Amino acid sequence: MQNQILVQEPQTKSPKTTTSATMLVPVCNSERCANQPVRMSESSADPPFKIAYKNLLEKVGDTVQNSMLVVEECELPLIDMKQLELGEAERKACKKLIAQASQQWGFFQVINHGVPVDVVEKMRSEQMKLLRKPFQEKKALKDLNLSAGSYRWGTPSPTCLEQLSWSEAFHVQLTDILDSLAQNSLRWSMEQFALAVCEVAKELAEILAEEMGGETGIFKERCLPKSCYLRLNRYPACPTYSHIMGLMPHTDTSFLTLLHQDNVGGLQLLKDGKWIAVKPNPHALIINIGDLFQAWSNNLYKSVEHRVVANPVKERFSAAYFLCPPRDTVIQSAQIGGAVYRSFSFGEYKKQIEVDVQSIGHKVGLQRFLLPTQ
Ligand SMILES: O=C(O)CCC(=O)C(=O)O
Ligand SMILES: [Fe+2]
Repeated sequence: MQNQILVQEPQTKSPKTTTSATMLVPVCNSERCANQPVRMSESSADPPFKIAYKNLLEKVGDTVQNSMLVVEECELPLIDMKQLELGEAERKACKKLIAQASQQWGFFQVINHGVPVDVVEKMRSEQMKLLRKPFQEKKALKDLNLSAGSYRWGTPSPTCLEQLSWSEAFHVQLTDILDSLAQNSLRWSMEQFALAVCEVAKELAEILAEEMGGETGIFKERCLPKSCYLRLNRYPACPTYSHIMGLMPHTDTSFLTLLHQDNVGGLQLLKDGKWIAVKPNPHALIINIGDLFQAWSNNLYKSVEHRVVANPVKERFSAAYFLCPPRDTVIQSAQIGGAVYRSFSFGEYKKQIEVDVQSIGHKVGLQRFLLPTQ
């Protein structure tokens, strides 16, 4: 098969751009006093969602979108990675299951993945400490030495309820922590988590490449932790409005995403046109196919839309690891049956998303790279 990741795109020096999702907070709030700057509690951890979304929330009231009404709960296909260490027959069967789930669901969960429990727990406790800091401190990235734009909250310009995101995150480029000499327990635990999860990610990506008959070895070689991202999500409880999105529907800009969530629940994915709620399993890692794998596999593996629904009483935490190549890596679709997408570099893909988010308010994604049909 002729699919490959080419790497000879010329280096163009572009200014370091960031897609900060930080919103301008309106300075007046009619519930208080018109034209007065809003004074948020200095110590509140929650971003000012109510203020930022005020107009939209007032306009739609507490209407419920149909898509939020009945959502069935399911268990994702479960893969026991121990099978990969047993005999040839077990290994083969396990690889088949991984490929099947990636084609039919775009999602699966793995147990016995080899990421030590204490590494997960330490990272989670540091994540909770970080994200429960006062909003103003998080916004100022105080003492964190992370790139501008790493702290994100909400949706920049939502036009409908479905586009609201009642959540905040540190979206960390791993070069930021792996290159840093400054060490503290937050960085140390993020690093340990990222390095352990990266191994699982690369192993799964290689299996998927092998199962589609593609070139193998490239993920191990090219998707090093430094080109990957770690996103620490916090979803504050949302008691005031029912049926609010914690994270708006999206697909991931990665080859693969590995997610560890707590046991609150709220993650949903689109399957056969219906939203399905994922039953949480804190011992498992959730894996989903990202846009780059969908393009590289020429639509064999599915980058599926997913979202998170806010919980009215409980806050929720999750950590997502995005397996990504360096920006100059060119993704060329497998040729079988004719390539569906034109070749593009990862940098070009990210840039297009930034442009779309700024100009039309949301990511368009792979559709922008479709080749004309004959
Ligand atoms: O928190 C979750 O369950 C999903 C997070 C997610 O989809 C993301 O960070 O891209
Ligand atoms: Fe996602």
